[in-house]
Amino acid sequence: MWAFLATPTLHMAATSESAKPDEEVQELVAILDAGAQYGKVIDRRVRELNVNTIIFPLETSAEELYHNNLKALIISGSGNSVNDSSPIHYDPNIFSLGVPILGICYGFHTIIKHYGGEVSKGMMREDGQFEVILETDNNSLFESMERNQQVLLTHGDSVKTVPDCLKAIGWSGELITAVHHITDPVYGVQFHPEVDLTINGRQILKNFLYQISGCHGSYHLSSREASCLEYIRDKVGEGHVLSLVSGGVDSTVSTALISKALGPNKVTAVHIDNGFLRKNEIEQVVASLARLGISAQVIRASLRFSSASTIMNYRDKDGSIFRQATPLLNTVINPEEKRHIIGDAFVTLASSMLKELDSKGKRPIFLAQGTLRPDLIESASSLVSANAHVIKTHHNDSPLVRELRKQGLVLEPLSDFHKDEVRQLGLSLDIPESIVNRHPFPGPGLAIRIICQEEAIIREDFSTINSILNTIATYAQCLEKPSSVLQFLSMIQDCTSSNDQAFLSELSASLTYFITLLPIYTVGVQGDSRSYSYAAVISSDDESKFSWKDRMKLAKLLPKILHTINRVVWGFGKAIYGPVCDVTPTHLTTGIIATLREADHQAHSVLASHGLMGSISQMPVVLIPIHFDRNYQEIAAFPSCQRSVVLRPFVTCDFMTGVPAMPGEHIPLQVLDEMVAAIKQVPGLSRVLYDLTPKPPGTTEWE
Ligand SMILES: Nc1ncnc2c1ncn2[C@@H]1O[C@H](COP(=O)(O)OP(=O)(O)OP(=O)(O)O)[C@@H](O)[C@H]1O
Ligand SMILES: O=c1[nH]c(=O)c2[nH+]cn([C@@H]3O[C@H](COP(=O)(O)O)[C@@H](O)[C@H]3O)c2[nH]1
Ligand SMILES: NC(=O)CC[C@H](N)C(=O)O
Ligand SMILES: [Mg+2]
Repeated sequence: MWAFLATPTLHMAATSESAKPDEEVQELVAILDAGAQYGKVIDRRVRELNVNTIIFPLETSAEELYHNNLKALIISGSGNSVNDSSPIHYDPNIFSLGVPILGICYGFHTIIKHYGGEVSKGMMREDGQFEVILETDNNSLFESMERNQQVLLTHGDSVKTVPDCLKAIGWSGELITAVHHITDPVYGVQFHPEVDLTINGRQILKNFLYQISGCHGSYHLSSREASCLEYIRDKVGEGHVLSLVSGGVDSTVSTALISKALGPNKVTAVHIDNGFLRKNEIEQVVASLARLGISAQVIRASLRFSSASTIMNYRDKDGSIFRQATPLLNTVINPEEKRHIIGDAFVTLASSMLKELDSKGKRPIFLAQGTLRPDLIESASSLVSANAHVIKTHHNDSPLVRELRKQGLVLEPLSDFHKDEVRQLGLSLDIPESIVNRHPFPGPGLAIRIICQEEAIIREDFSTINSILNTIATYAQCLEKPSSVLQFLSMIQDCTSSNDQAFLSELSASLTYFITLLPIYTVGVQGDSRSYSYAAVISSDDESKFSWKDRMKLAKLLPKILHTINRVVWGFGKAIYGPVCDVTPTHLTTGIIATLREADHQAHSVLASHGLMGSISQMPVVLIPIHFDRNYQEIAAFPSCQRSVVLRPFVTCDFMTGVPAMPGEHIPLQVLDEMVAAIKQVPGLSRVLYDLTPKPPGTTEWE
C-alpha cells in the first residue's frame, strides 16, 4: 500500500533543526504522542539515528498519517491509562496502514488492547531501572543483543493477557515486558528504549528503524547554532531583548547566542536576586557573565518575592475549577503554589522592566529566557504535548509567562534543547568549560528545597505502612514466625519477584536495619504522571555491614511494594528507633532559608575542594522539617524544633531520568563523611540523610 503513496508533505517540523536530505524522498517516522514525558526524547533518538521525525497527537486520523508517507509509527507513553473511563482516542485504522508500529509503555498497552488482550492495574508497579529478559532469537527488534538487559520501566498498568496474534518476547520477573505480532510488523515494549537508563535502547530503536522499517538513514542534523541565530534574528528584527540571566548554563548560552545574533547593544541582561540564591551566588554570576562580555544588571527583589502571591486555579471537591489568591510566599506550604507565585513574581518584575525599556523607546521588546525542553514538558505546556500531565510547574512556564508567549513576546531559542545539547552548543560558542559545566540551579532556588509544613501528614494508612515497612526490614524473621504478619507477607510477595524476596530474606538475616515512614510529602514522577507522596528512611547500627549497593537495591524495592512511597533516603548515624509522627513547623522565612543556604554551602565546598563537581550532575541539598532522635514518651515536653538535611547527589545526562550518585564510586566515602560532618556544624540541624531514589519514581528536586 505504501509503495503507491505520493511525495510526503512536511507541514510540521518537529524541531527547529532543518533537514538536509541526501535523497529526494525523505524517510519520515511519526511519533504519536499520548502525553509522554519522553516524547521529545524519542524524537531526538530517532533523529540521531539519521531518520527524520514528525510528532502528531495520538488522536491523529489514519488518513492524515497516510498522506505523510511514513516509514513507521511510534506510539509514546502517557500519564493516562488505557483503562481510563474516557481513554485518549486513537484511530484503530492506524493498524491497517501496513506500516511498522512500535508501542512504548502506554503505546504497548494500546497495542495489547487493540488486538483483544487485557491490561490491568495489579499489585505490581515498576518505576526505575530493572533487569528484563528478552527473546533475542528469531526476533528483529532485539537482534544483536544479550538476553539480560537493564531497562527503564515506569508503569502501574501491566499486561495481563496476550491475544493469540501477539507473542510475548520479553519478561520482567513474571510480567510481560515486550510483544510482537506473529504476522505484522507490530511491536510493543513496556520499557522505554528512548532514555539513557535503558542501556541498549539505541540498539532497539536502530533495529526497529533499520531492520523492521527498512530505513536507510538519509537524514542529517544540520547546525543548530545557525538555525538558532536565524530564529533570533527573524523574531526580533529591529527590536530589543530583555534577557533574564540566572548565571546557570541555559540562560548564559541563550544570552550569548542572542548577543551573537543581534549584537550586545540590543540586549539588556538582568539577574534577579529573589532571596533564594546560593551563598555568594550573585558575585559569582556577575563575574562569570563579565568574562563573556555580558554586563548583567542585578535587581535585588528578595522582599518582593517573600511577600508575593498570585491567582491560581483550584479544584472543588466536585471537581469544578475556581480561581483564588494563593497565600503569601513566606507562609505557603503547597509546592505548586510556591512555583506559581515565584514564576509569576519573576514575570511581574520583568514586565515592569519591559515597560521601562519601552518608555526609553526601545521597542518592540522581547523577554528572553533559557527555557529548555524538560521545563516545558514537566510543566505540561501545550507547546510540547496535548496530553502530558503537570509534574511540576517550572517557574519559567508559569501562567503569566504563557500569557506573554501568546502575545509573541517571549524569546526562547533553546526551548527544543536538552541540557547536554545546550552544553555542546555552549562549547561551540567558546563559552569556558567552567561555565558550561556548572551544576544547574533551579530558578525558584532554595525555595523548592525547603519542605514547608505546619503539621505532620498522617493519613489513616500511616501506621499500616509503618507495619509493612517493619515486615520488610525483618523479612527473614517474619517468614519464620508469620502468624501475626500473614497479610503483609502476602502483599510483599504479590508485589515482588522471587529474586527480590530472596534479597530481602538474606539482607534481614545478615544485619539489623529499620525503615521509618516520614510524615512529609515530596514530588515524584511515576508512570509519566505526578506523584506527591511519602518519603521513608532506612537506618542501621550495622552501617559497616550494609553496602551502599544493597541500600540502593532496598530503596528501589520500597516504592514497588508501597506505591504511596515515592522517595527513600538513608539516615547517617545510628539507627532510628520508633515512628516519626511530628514535624517542626516550617515556612520560607529568612532564618530557615539561611540555615539551608549554609548547609548547601558547606556540602558544595567539600565537594569542590576535592575536585568532584564534575563527577556528579547536580546536588540539591534539601531541608526537611524532621527532628529525629527524640524520646517519644516525652514528646509533649520536648516539641520538635530542629530540621534535617538531605543530600541529593544525582547522575544524569538530560535530567529526564537519572540515578542517585553511588557513594564509593561517584563520591569517595571519606568525602561523604566530610560533607556530613561539615553540615552538622550548622546550628539547628538534627540529622543528615542521603537520597537513594532514582528518577523515576523521584524527581531530581524534592518539590
Ligand atoms: N535569578 C534569576 N534571575 C534572572 N533570571 C532567572 C533567574 N533564575 C532563573 N532565571 C530564568 O529562568 C530560566 C530557567 O532557569 P533554569 O535554571 O532552567 O536555567 P538556567 O538557570 O539558565 O540554567 P541551569 O539549568 O544551569 O540552572 C533561566 O534560563 C533564566 O532565563
Ligand atoms: O529553572 C528551573 N525552574 C524550575 O522551576 C525548576 N524545577 C526544576 N528545575 C531543574 O530541572 C532539572 C530537572 O528537575 P526535576 O527532575 O526535579 O524535575 C533539575 O536540574 C532541576 O534543578 C528547574 N529549573
Ligand atoms: N509510562 C507510561 O506510559 C505509563 C502508562 C500508564 N500511565 C501506567 O502507569 O501504566
Ligand atoms: Mg538555573
